[in-house]
Amino acid sequence: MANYQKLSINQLSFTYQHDRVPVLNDLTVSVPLDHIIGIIGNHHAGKTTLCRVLAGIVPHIIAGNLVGSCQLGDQSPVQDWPAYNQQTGFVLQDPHSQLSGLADTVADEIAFDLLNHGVEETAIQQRVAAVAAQLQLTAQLQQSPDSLSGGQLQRLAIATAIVTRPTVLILDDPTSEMDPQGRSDFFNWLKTVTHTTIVIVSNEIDELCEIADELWVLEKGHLVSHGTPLQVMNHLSPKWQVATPTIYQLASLMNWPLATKPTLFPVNFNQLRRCVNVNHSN
Ligand SMILES: Nc1ncnc2c1ncn2[C@@H]1O[C@H](COP(=O)(O)OP(=O)(O)OP(=O)(O)O)[C@@H](O)[C@H]1O
Repeated sequence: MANYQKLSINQLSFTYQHDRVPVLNDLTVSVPLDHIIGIIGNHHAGKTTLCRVLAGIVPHIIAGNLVGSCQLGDQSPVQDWPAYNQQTGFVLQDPHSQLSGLADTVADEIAFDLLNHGVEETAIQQRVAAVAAQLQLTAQLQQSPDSLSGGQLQRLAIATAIVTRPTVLILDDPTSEMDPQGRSDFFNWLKTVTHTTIVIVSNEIDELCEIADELWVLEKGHLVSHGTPLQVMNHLSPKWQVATPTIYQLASLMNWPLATKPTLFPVNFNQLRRCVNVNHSN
Protein backbone atom coordinates (compact mmCIF):
# COMPACT_ATOMS: atom_id res chain seq x y z
CA MET A 1 0.00 0.00 0.00
CA ALA A 2 1.25 3.51 -0.76
CA ASN A 3 2.65 5.40 2.18
CA TYR A 4 1.51 9.04 2.19
CA GLN A 5 3.18 9.89 5.46
CA LYS A 6 6.87 9.64 4.72
CA LEU A 7 9.79 11.13 2.90
CA SER A 8 11.81 8.06 2.05
CA ILE A 9 15.05 7.36 0.28
CA ASN A 10 15.87 3.81 -0.67
CA GLN A 11 19.29 2.51 -1.79
CA LEU A 12 19.93 5.83 -3.49
CA SER A 13 23.19 6.45 -5.34
CA PHE A 14 24.09 9.27 -7.71
CA THR A 15 27.01 9.87 -10.07
CA TYR A 16 27.35 13.20 -11.93
CA GLN A 17 27.55 12.95 -15.70
CA HIS A 18 31.15 12.45 -16.90
CA ASP A 19 32.20 11.27 -13.41
CA ARG A 20 32.93 7.68 -12.46
CA VAL A 21 32.68 7.79 -8.70
CA PRO A 22 29.24 8.22 -7.09
CA VAL A 23 28.89 11.28 -4.85
CA LEU A 24 25.96 9.67 -3.03
CA ASN A 25 26.36 6.03 -2.11
CA ASP A 26 23.53 3.64 -1.23
CA LEU A 27 21.53 5.95 1.05
CA THR A 28 18.49 4.51 2.81
CA VAL A 29 16.47 6.53 5.31
CA SER A 30 12.91 7.64 5.90
CA VAL A 31 11.19 10.21 8.10
CA PRO A 32 7.59 11.07 8.86
CA LEU A 33 6.32 14.21 7.11
CA ASP A 34 6.28 17.46 9.12
CA HIS A 35 9.68 16.71 10.67
CA ILE A 36 12.68 19.05 10.55
CA ILE A 37 15.75 17.24 9.22
CA GLY A 38 19.21 18.75 9.52
CA ILE A 39 21.82 17.50 7.05
CA ILE A 40 25.39 17.87 8.26
CA GLY A 41 28.82 16.72 7.13
CA ASN A 42 32.22 17.90 6.05
CA HIS A 43 33.02 19.66 2.74
CA HIS A 44 32.10 17.67 -0.37
CA ALA A 45 30.24 15.11 1.73
CA GLY A 46 27.32 15.31 -0.72
CA LYS A 47 24.91 17.58 1.18
CA THR A 48 24.07 19.86 -1.76
CA THR A 49 23.76 16.88 -4.10
CA LEU A 50 21.29 15.23 -1.73
CA CYS A 51 19.25 18.46 -1.64
CA ARG A 52 19.28 18.48 -5.45
CA VAL A 53 18.00 14.88 -5.52
CA LEU A 54 15.26 15.70 -3.00
CA ALA A 55 14.22 18.66 -5.17
CA GLY A 56 14.38 16.62 -8.39
CA ILE A 57 16.95 19.04 -9.89
CA VAL A 58 19.19 16.00 -10.11
CA PRO A 59 18.87 14.32 -12.58
CA HIS A 60 16.29 16.56 -14.37
CA ILE A 61 18.36 19.74 -14.69
CA ILE A 62 21.81 18.55 -13.64
CA ALA A 63 22.42 15.26 -15.41
CA GLY A 64 23.84 12.05 -14.03
CA ASN A 65 23.09 8.48 -13.13
CA LEU A 66 20.55 8.08 -10.33
CA VAL A 67 19.97 4.62 -8.89
CA GLY A 68 17.44 3.75 -6.20
CA SER A 69 14.47 5.85 -5.21
CA CYS A 70 13.34 9.01 -3.46
CA GLN A 71 9.66 9.23 -2.56
CA LEU A 72 7.41 11.83 -1.01
CA GLY A 73 4.41 9.73 -0.03
CA ASP A 74 3.68 7.91 -3.28
CA GLN A 75 5.22 10.63 -5.47
CA SER A 76 8.66 10.43 -6.97
CA PRO A 77 10.73 13.16 -8.65
CA VAL A 78 11.94 10.59 -11.17
CA GLN A 79 8.52 9.30 -12.22
CA ASP A 80 6.54 12.56 -12.28
CA TRP A 81 8.70 15.61 -11.65
CA PRO A 82 6.04 18.29 -12.44
CA ALA A 83 3.66 16.83 -9.84
CA TYR A 84 6.45 16.29 -7.31
CA ASN A 85 7.86 19.75 -8.01
CA GLN A 86 4.60 21.40 -7.03
CA GLN A 87 5.04 19.99 -3.54
CA THR A 88 8.59 21.13 -2.94
CA GLY A 89 10.28 24.47 -2.35
CA PHE A 90 14.05 24.70 -2.75
CA VAL A 91 16.37 27.44 -1.54
CA LEU A 92 19.71 27.17 -3.29
CA GLN A 93 23.09 27.79 -1.67
CA ASP A 94 23.45 30.85 -3.90
CA PRO A 95 20.24 32.92 -3.64
CA HIS A 96 21.19 35.08 -6.67
CA SER A 97 20.85 32.12 -9.03
CA GLN A 98 17.38 31.39 -7.72
CA LEU A 99 15.71 34.69 -8.64
CA SER A 100 13.71 34.95 -11.84
CA GLY A 101 15.60 38.03 -13.02
CA LEU A 102 12.29 39.22 -14.48
CA ALA A 103 10.77 40.99 -11.49
CA ASP A 104 11.22 44.73 -10.92
CA THR A 105 10.29 44.55 -7.26
CA VAL A 106 10.62 42.19 -4.32
CA ALA A 107 6.82 41.89 -4.27
CA ASP A 108 6.75 40.79 -7.92
CA GLU A 109 9.53 38.28 -7.30
CA ILE A 110 7.61 36.69 -4.42
CA ALA A 111 4.44 36.67 -6.54
CA PHE A 112 6.16 35.12 -9.59
CA ASP A 113 5.33 31.44 -8.98
CA LEU A 114 1.82 32.26 -7.79
CA LEU A 115 1.14 34.05 -11.10
CA ASN A 116 2.44 31.00 -12.94
CA HIS A 117 0.13 28.81 -10.88
CA GLY A 118 -2.84 31.02 -11.89
CA VAL A 119 -3.62 32.17 -8.33
CA GLU A 120 -6.17 34.98 -8.21
CA GLU A 121 -4.84 38.57 -7.77
CA THR A 122 -6.30 39.36 -4.32
CA ALA A 123 -5.04 36.05 -2.94
CA ILE A 124 -1.60 36.79 -4.42
CA GLN A 125 -1.44 40.16 -2.69
CA GLN A 126 -2.47 38.64 0.64
CA ARG A 127 0.02 35.81 0.43
CA VAL A 128 2.87 38.08 -0.65
CA ALA A 129 2.18 40.46 2.25
CA ALA A 130 1.97 37.58 4.76
CA VAL A 131 5.18 35.90 3.60
CA ALA A 132 7.04 39.24 3.45
CA ALA A 133 5.98 39.94 7.04
CA GLN A 134 7.18 36.50 8.19
CA LEU A 135 10.58 37.07 6.63
CA GLN A 136 10.89 40.72 7.62
CA LEU A 137 10.79 41.99 4.05
CA THR A 138 7.74 44.25 4.27
CA ALA A 139 9.82 47.44 4.08
CA GLN A 140 11.59 46.12 0.96
CA LEU A 141 8.50 45.03 -1.02
CA GLN A 142 8.70 47.89 -3.54
CA GLN A 143 12.50 47.80 -3.86
CA SER A 144 14.37 46.12 -6.68
CA PRO A 145 15.74 42.66 -5.75
CA ASP A 146 19.13 43.98 -6.98
CA SER A 147 19.21 46.50 -4.12
CA LEU A 148 19.03 43.88 -1.36
CA SER A 149 21.86 42.83 0.94
CA GLY A 150 23.07 39.20 0.94
CA GLY A 151 21.00 38.34 4.01
CA GLN A 152 17.88 40.04 2.57
CA LEU A 153 18.38 38.14 -0.70
CA GLN A 154 18.50 34.87 1.21
CA ARG A 155 15.25 35.84 2.96
CA LEU A 156 13.72 36.70 -0.44
CA ALA A 157 14.77 33.29 -1.82
CA ILE A 158 13.09 31.64 1.20
CA ALA A 159 9.97 33.79 0.65
CA THR A 160 9.71 32.69 -2.98
CA ALA A 161 10.08 29.05 -1.90
CA ILE A 162 7.41 29.10 0.81
CA VAL A 163 4.79 31.30 -0.84
CA THR A 164 3.46 28.32 -2.82
CA ARG A 165 3.02 26.42 0.48
CA PRO A 166 5.18 23.41 -0.32
CA THR A 167 4.86 20.11 1.54
CA VAL A 168 8.64 19.89 1.68
CA LEU A 169 10.96 22.86 2.03
CA ILE A 170 14.61 22.17 1.16
CA LEU A 171 17.08 24.76 2.41
CA ASP A 172 20.73 24.53 1.36
CA ASP A 173 22.79 26.61 3.79
CA PRO A 174 20.14 29.34 3.91
CA THR A 175 21.85 31.60 6.49
CA SER A 176 25.37 31.79 5.04
CA GLU A 177 25.01 35.51 4.23
CA MET A 178 22.94 36.55 7.24
CA ASP A 179 24.33 38.47 10.23
CA PRO A 180 24.06 36.86 13.72
CA GLN A 181 20.73 38.57 14.51
CA GLY A 182 19.32 37.59 11.09
CA ARG A 183 20.42 33.99 11.66
CA SER A 184 18.83 33.86 15.08
CA ASP A 185 15.58 35.40 13.71
CA PHE A 186 15.61 32.87 10.88
CA PHE A 187 15.92 29.82 13.16
CA ASN A 188 13.21 31.22 15.48
CA TRP A 189 10.96 31.67 12.44
CA LEU A 190 11.73 28.13 11.20
CA LYS A 191 10.42 26.72 14.48
CA THR A 192 7.06 28.35 13.76
CA VAL A 193 6.60 26.78 10.31
CA THR A 194 3.91 24.10 10.45
CA HIS A 195 2.56 21.41 8.10
CA THR A 196 5.85 21.40 6.20
CA THR A 197 8.69 18.93 6.17
CA ILE A 198 11.90 20.93 6.34
CA VAL A 199 15.24 19.62 5.11
CA ILE A 200 18.04 22.01 5.98
CA VAL A 201 21.78 21.90 5.33
CA SER A 202 23.58 24.11 7.82
CA ASN A 203 26.81 24.50 9.77
CA GLU A 204 24.90 26.17 12.60
CA ILE A 205 25.05 23.09 14.80
CA ASP A 206 23.79 24.80 18.00
CA GLU A 207 20.66 25.99 16.20
CA LEU A 208 20.14 22.67 14.38
CA CYS A 209 20.21 20.80 17.70
CA GLU A 210 17.53 23.19 19.01
CA ILE A 211 15.12 22.77 16.11
CA ALA A 212 15.77 19.48 14.30
CA ASP A 213 13.77 16.32 14.94
CA GLU A 214 16.42 14.37 13.12
CA LEU A 215 19.99 14.80 11.89
CA TRP A 216 21.48 13.01 8.88
CA VAL A 217 25.29 12.84 8.79
CA LEU A 218 26.96 12.43 5.42
CA GLU A 219 30.59 11.45 4.98
CA LYS A 220 32.07 11.03 1.49
CA GLY A 221 28.62 10.36 0.07
CA HIS A 222 27.61 7.80 2.70
CA LEU A 223 24.87 8.29 5.27
CA VAL A 224 26.97 7.36 8.29
CA SER A 225 24.47 8.27 11.01
CA HIS A 226 20.88 9.42 11.44
CA GLY A 227 18.59 9.87 14.41
CA THR A 228 17.66 12.51 16.96
CA PRO A 229 20.29 15.21 17.62
CA LEU A 230 20.80 13.63 21.07
CA GLN A 231 21.56 10.20 19.60
CA VAL A 232 23.65 11.47 16.71
CA MET A 233 25.77 13.95 18.68
CA ASN A 234 26.50 11.37 21.39
CA HIS A 235 27.74 8.82 18.87
CA LEU A 236 29.90 10.84 16.48
CA SER A 237 33.05 9.41 14.97
CA PRO A 238 35.99 11.88 14.83
CA LYS A 239 36.49 10.62 11.26
CA TRP A 240 33.33 12.43 10.13
CA GLN A 241 34.75 15.82 11.26
CA VAL A 242 31.42 17.08 12.51
CA ALA A 243 31.29 19.75 15.23
CA THR A 244 29.34 19.18 18.44
CA PRO A 245 27.01 21.84 19.87
CA THR A 246 28.32 24.20 22.56
CA ILE A 247 25.90 22.76 25.13
CA TYR A 248 27.20 19.23 24.57
CA GLN A 249 30.80 20.45 24.96
CA LEU A 250 29.94 22.32 28.16
CA ALA A 251 27.95 19.45 29.68
CA SER A 252 30.60 16.84 28.92
CA LEU A 253 33.29 19.13 30.38
CA MET A 254 31.22 19.59 33.56
CA ASN A 255 30.14 15.92 33.56
CA TRP A 256 26.42 16.74 33.53
CA PRO A 257 24.93 13.71 31.77
CA LEU A 258 21.29 13.63 30.77
CA ALA A 259 21.28 9.85 31.07
CA THR A 260 23.95 7.69 32.63
CA LYS A 261 23.35 4.28 31.01
CA PRO A 262 24.35 4.77 28.28
CA THR A 263 25.99 8.10 29.08
CA LEU A 264 24.30 10.80 27.02
CA PHE A 265 25.15 14.47 27.25
CA PRO A 266 22.53 17.12 26.41
CA VAL A 267 22.61 18.88 23.05
CA ASN A 268 20.02 21.63 23.51
CA PHE A 269 18.73 24.04 26.16
CA ASN A 270 15.76 21.97 27.30
CA GLN A 271 17.93 18.93 27.81
CA LEU A 272 20.59 21.01 29.58
CA ARG A 273 18.00 22.42 32.00
CA ARG A 274 16.80 18.91 32.82
CA CYS A 275 20.23 17.55 33.54
CA VAL A 276 21.37 20.59 35.53
CA ASN A 277 18.27 20.19 37.73
CA VAL A 278 19.05 16.48 38.25
CA ASN A 279 22.71 17.16 39.04
CA HIS A 280 21.83 19.98 41.48
CA SER A 281 19.26 17.94 43.32
CA ASN A 282 21.80 15.09 43.90
N1 LIG B 1 27.47 19.88 -10.89
C1 LIG B 1 28.44 19.04 -10.51
N2 LIG B 1 29.12 18.30 -11.42
C2 LIG B 1 30.10 17.43 -11.05
N3 LIG B 1 30.47 17.23 -9.76
C3 LIG B 1 29.83 17.95 -8.81
C4 LIG B 1 28.78 18.88 -9.14
N4 LIG B 1 28.33 19.44 -7.99
C5 LIG B 1 29.07 18.87 -6.99
N5 LIG B 1 29.97 17.98 -7.48
C6 LIG B 1 30.91 17.16 -6.70
O1 LIG B 1 30.17 16.30 -5.85
C7 LIG B 1 30.84 16.14 -4.60
C8 LIG B 1 29.85 16.49 -3.48
O2 LIG B 1 29.59 17.88 -3.58
P1 LIG B 1 28.41 18.59 -2.79
O3 LIG B 1 28.41 20.03 -3.20
O4 LIG B 1 27.18 17.81 -2.96
O5 LIG B 1 28.94 18.42 -1.29
P2 LIG B 1 28.64 19.34 -0.01
O6 LIG B 1 28.68 18.42 1.15
O7 LIG B 1 27.41 20.15 -0.21
O8 LIG B 1 29.92 20.27 0.00
P3 LIG B 1 30.14 21.76 0.62
O9 LIG B 1 29.94 21.63 2.12
O10 LIG B 1 31.57 22.04 0.28
O11 LIG B 1 29.14 22.66 -0.03
C9 LIG B 1 32.06 17.03 -4.63
O12 LIG B 1 33.19 16.24 -4.92
C10 LIG B 1 31.78 18.00 -5.76
O13 LIG B 1 32.96 18.43 -6.39
